[in-house]
Amino acid sequence: MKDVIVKDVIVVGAGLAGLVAARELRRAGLSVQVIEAAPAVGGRMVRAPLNQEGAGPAGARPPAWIDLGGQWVGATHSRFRSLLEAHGLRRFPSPHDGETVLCFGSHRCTFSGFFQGFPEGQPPSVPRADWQDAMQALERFQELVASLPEGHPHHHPDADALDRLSFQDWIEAHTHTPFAAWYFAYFCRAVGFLGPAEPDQVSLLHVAWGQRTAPQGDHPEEELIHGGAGQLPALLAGGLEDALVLGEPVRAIHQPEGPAGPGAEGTVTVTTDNGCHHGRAVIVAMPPAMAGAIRFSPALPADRRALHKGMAMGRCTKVLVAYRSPWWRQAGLAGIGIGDRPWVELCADSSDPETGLGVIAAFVAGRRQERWSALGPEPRRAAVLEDLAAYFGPMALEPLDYVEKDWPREPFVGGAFAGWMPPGLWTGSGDALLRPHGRVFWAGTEVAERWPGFFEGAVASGERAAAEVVALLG
Ligand SMILES: Cc1cc2nc3c(=O)[nH]c(=O)nc-3n(C[C@H](O)[C@H](O)[C@H](O)COP(=O)(O)OP(=O)(O)OC[C@H]3O[C@@H](n4cnc5c(N)ncnc54)[C@H](O)[C@@H]3O)c2cc1C
Ligand SMILES: [Mg+2]
Repeated sequence: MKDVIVKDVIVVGAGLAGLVAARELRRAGLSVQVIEAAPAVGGRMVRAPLNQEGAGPAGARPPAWIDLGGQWVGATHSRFRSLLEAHGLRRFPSPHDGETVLCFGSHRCTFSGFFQGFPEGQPPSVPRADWQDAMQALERFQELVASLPEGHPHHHPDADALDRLSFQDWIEAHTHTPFAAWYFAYFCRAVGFLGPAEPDQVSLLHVAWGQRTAPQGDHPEEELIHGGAGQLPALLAGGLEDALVLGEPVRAIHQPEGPAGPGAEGTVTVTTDNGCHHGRAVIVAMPPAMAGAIRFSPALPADRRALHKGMAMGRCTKVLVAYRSPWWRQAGLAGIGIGDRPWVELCADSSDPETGLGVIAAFVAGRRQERWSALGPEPRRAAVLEDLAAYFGPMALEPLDYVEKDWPREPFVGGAFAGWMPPGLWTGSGDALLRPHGRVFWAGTEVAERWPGFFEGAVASGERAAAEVVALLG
């Protein structure tokens, strides 16, 4: 057992939110101990080098990195952009010159536009009635989105009614064609912070609020980062040294009973398999689903427990497929594929121009992911490459490297991209997202009021929790 050292604040979880919280606390002059379960910092931000064997003469190319977790930066993600700039990380525009491919049933077309809920540019050449059906429903959806607040939505006058329904209920009531129904289901499975979730599993209130507070219209996928977003956590952790413990899952958090107001006595004990850490306050910076594995005493209130049990993590595997070059551009394609393919409903060109390589990021999500992850490695690879070939052509079948990151199997993250609310959870437990439990405060992208599920939300949540602790400890 370790000696008893009392820090001002214990931060549990060294993902983006926890690392930002630690930085803010240290800036405020408080001592910090960060405890991370995994062997490395970063959580959902992690990069890996591509295998470039066969890409040309060894040493002729710079190392090329791919992000196994989050990668895109949004036009309005100002906190996250400042963080990148402060650490000297350079951005570049997400490549999208050329036509998007849409596959729907046996129909394949290319078009100079894009849609992820909200269409931009030219529409695809699907039957006019199908597109009109989707666009009419989209108008109703946009009205619903506009009626919601940007902050947490559960006190809105319509919250109860909207939270009782699933997104599938809404889709069935507002669309008439299979294309329009898929248009919204794809949106639910593919878009940012929504989980991804299957439409019959997620609350209508959650989906609509998601678009209110993390709007696709703000272009959250506008830019990428040279060398990968996954570089940032190690840079943020620089200087923590002894104040960072890796590979130690926190099992329990115990605090004295009674009020936690300024001047109140007592330390909080945070227990791992290797011993105890003591602090005057604690920030738990992880998805609610992961906080559910920690034992709290005194016990958490029922609404917070329900959040830990009920806020599911998205079922999504990210697959990175690398090629010697972005060959699809020669065919006038943007490297963006959307469609009701068996496995990959969305994939996008993620090539860093400084490497010369072509990289497609593909996502297998929802029930597709459950079926696909049960296959062996070879059938999984073949299935994804076949879908990429359907979008872009047979050259997709011969990659230089193929990498999967099965986030639902990660024991301390539990899924990708983020947590989502089934019907009833917002209105039953929404207040518990941000309400401190005595001296325990909550961070992590899931609790953010703006850009939840994104890097930006994680940064904001870390800053917020740190400010709450500074106010408590003065
Ligand atoms: C595949 C994928 C793609 C994404 N794409 C994008 C994107 O393009 N743009 C974007 O903005 N966002 C994207 N995101 C979301 C973004 O990565 C997250 O919002 C953000 O990284 C979350 O940071 P966090 O600190 O809130 O949580 P996490 O990164 O999950 O950090 C929580 C940390 O807590 C640790 N932990 C868990 N349990 C314990 C315990 N008991 N004790 C100690 N430590 C524990 C975990 O190991 C982890 O390190 C993506 C995410 C994924 C997975
Ligand atoms: Mg964190």
